[in-house]
Amino acid sequence: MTTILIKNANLFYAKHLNKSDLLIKDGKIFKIAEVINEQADRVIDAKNNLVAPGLIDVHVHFREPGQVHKETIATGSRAAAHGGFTTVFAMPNVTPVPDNSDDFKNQLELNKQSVIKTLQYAPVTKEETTDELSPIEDLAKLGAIAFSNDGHGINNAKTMFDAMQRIKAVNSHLAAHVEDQNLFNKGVINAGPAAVELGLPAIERVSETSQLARDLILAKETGVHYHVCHLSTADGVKMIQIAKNAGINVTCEVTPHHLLLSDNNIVEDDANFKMNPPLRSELDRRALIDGLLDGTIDMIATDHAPHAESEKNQGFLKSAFGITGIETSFPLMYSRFVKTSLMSLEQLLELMTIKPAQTFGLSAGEIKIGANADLTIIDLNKNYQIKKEDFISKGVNSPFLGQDVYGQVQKTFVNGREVYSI
Ligand SMILES: NC(=O)N[C@@H](CC(=O)O)C(=O)O
Ligand SMILES: [Zn+2]
Ligand SMILES: [Zn+2]
Repeated sequence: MTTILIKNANLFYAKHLNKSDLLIKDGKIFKIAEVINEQADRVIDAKNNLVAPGLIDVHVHFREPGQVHKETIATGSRAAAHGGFTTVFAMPNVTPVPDNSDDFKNQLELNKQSVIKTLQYAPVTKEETTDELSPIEDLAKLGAIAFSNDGHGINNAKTMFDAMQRIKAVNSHLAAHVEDQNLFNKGVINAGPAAVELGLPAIERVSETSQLARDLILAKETGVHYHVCHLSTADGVKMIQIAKNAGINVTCEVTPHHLLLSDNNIVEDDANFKMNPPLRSELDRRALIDGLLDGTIDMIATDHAPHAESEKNQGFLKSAFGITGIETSFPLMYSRFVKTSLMSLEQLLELMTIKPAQTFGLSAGEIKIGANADLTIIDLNKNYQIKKEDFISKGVNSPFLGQDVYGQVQKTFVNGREVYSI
């Protein structure tokens, strides 16, 4: 029996912060009390730092197999632990796309290299780009956490309608990268003043909103749990609010970058600001913040999309879409939302633990007796600068480089096993 005693925690427990000690036995939370004086194999003084449930990110790209020069399951998961995360959902836009039982089983085998809990999305359609549905029933049985063609919209309404019915029948979830390929029009930046100024092909908001409107109607008809990836538009927020009020089974996520940046921040041709969906207008950004605060938006997800530096230093036209994000999500959200009193720390933690767990039916996201000891210790007072050299991820391209933040992860545990320590 291994026991770990964590003393002097500012513990997020039962949705409240309390000064507590915490005893872990055999990888599970065994006891929570104001003072615990039992013998333990290891005693950790949390020094009044935050002890939170391990954070959950339902949207990451780990690039293995196929593009391991960008990231591997090992580097991505270690980066996640550095960010305070203990559970992530990996997108299936790898090579090969795990769109059949053999490749999916192989993906699950590879995911065992993860130092945290890496759960796997299965693609909705073959190759993520065709209109032939994946063997949804087989992939669900093998353990797909949900289905997504992330990176690609599903353009054909009939394909989406059929997919929703089959995903509903196996009681799974459909996470949609909402993008009408025709309206996307090979753009690289939001349609707005920055696009005009830099003379770049633009992505219209309607590429997101028109497909979202269609999908909400299809979700209503099929009853499937429809989850919207990386919501980026004000109209999107409004539609989701209406859909929720109408009883449609819809949830959605927003990224830290869409909450904190708009195309106003793009002052030069710097692909650290290039991702899909693109940074939208200030008006969109404000609507996303309102949607997050009023509960229309259910959770924070990073869309951690690492690329090699050589794939990101070629300007907006030629660089890849996507930015690194899993190591900066908590400190950015804490610094810009909690320290500025836009929301409470409890609210932020809920958005990064309890809400994603509930939405996807995970038994995780809470520190309670008998739960797996997935947790992270964070020094909220530690002030530092976001620097390339501090990333564990192979992806170091971030629009937040040089920014000053609070909140440094000290240690992360998965099933009571230390997976990150400063
Ligand atoms: N977000 C991005 O800009 N890129 C993602 C794909 C995606 O999330 O749509 C990627 O895989 O690189
Ligand atoms: Zn996407
Ligand atoms: Zn993505």
